Amino acid sequence: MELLMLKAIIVGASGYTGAELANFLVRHPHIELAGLYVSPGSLDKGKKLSALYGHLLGVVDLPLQPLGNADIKTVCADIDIVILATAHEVSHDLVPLFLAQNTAVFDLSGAFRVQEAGFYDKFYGFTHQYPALLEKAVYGLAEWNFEAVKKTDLIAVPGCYTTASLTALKPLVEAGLIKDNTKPTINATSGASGTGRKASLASSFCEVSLQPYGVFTHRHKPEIDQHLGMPVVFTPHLGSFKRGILASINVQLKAGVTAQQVNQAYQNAYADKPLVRLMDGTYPALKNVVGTPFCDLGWAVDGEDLVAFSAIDNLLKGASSQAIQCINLRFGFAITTSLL
Ligand SMILES: NC(=O)C1=CN([C@@H]2O[C@H](COP(=O)(O)OP(=O)(O)OC[C@H]3O[C@@H](n4cnc5c(N)ncnc54)[C@H](OP(=O)(O)O)[C@@H]3O)[C@@H](O)[C@H]2O)C=CC1
Ligand SMILES: CC(=O)N[C@@H](CCC(=O)OP(=O)(O)O)C(=O)O
Repeated sequence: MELLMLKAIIVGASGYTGAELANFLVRHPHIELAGLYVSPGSLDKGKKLSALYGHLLGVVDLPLQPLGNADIKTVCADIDIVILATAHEVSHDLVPLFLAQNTAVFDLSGAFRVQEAGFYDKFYGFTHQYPALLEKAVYGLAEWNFEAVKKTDLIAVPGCYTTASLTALKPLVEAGLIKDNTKPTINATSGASGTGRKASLASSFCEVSLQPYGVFTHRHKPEIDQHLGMPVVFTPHLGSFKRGILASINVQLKAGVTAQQVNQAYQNAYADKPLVRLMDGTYPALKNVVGTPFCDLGWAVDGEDLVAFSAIDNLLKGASSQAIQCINLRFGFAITTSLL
């Protein structure tokens, strides 16, 4: 039987999430990786991706091509899928151009994730110019929004902290187990790859330590609130390791809720979801998820107190492998295709 082959391109392919996407797509049995793009002025244009990422030598040797806005029609000539692994402002401008070429767009940035008046002005520093597209965009939290993902051409792939947090909290909200008028408290630590590939003082080897940042102001707090349907307290931390996010989350349960009900809520949500692993009497560790597309969840209950732990690879389940899950859903492939 002839396989259905779709053609995909990656914009922002030289970045950390872009390179991971390329590595997944070359293994995908139904998708041809048809092009890798960077900015018109990129210092890496013309180089092979494998010249930047040695582990991709002989795996992805395609060149990084400069993408100007004027090139988009030509670039999209026979392309089905565009993945944007670009900064928020860049994605904001590119999404409408690619959608106009009838491609399905999977955007890893935050540019189309949150529908709330004034949100982009306050948290991203720009005024959103495409409210109609923002309204049409589907939030690609793959284990939850799978039906909507199947029906749209604009998927806003969730943020990394948000994926870790929502995956742990949504089953509890869904089952109505969280005490009224309380806020789950999320403390999450990310590896330095969360800041992207570009050099910056804050993420340089001698500067990175273990420190909170964005206290009460991080843009993922309103993203979590909106997609959870209740407010949280969220404190991100930057850690001195390369990859992974561990979120430790405190929740107050309604009076009388039992540990068994909590276990059941997690089972109901994820028993048939192969990329969320429920830990049995033990707790997640970054070493078990880094380099994998899994989210590992563990939890413990003590009276009305619940502590939940969620671990992901920020570049994979927190970005590129979740984008591949969304592509698989959108085009009817098995959810783990090219991921496991
Ligand atoms: N890192 C992470 O853990 C996560 C990242 N994300 C989001 O994913 C997106 C990508 O992140 P990440 O991979 O870390 O970023 P990087 O900074 O590592 O990569 C950004 C890429 O975009 C390219 N680029 C910049 N400007 C343009 C342009 N105008 N046109 C085309 N390409 C351009 C860069 O190449 P060049 O500058 O050479 O052109 C580079 O390839 C961001 O929106 C980020 O917020 C989401 C979840 C997790
Ligand atoms: C460690 C670190 O700096 N992490 C980034 C989040 C990663 C990211 O870029 O994700 P989004 O696209 O979801 O914003 C930050 O705190 O802004």
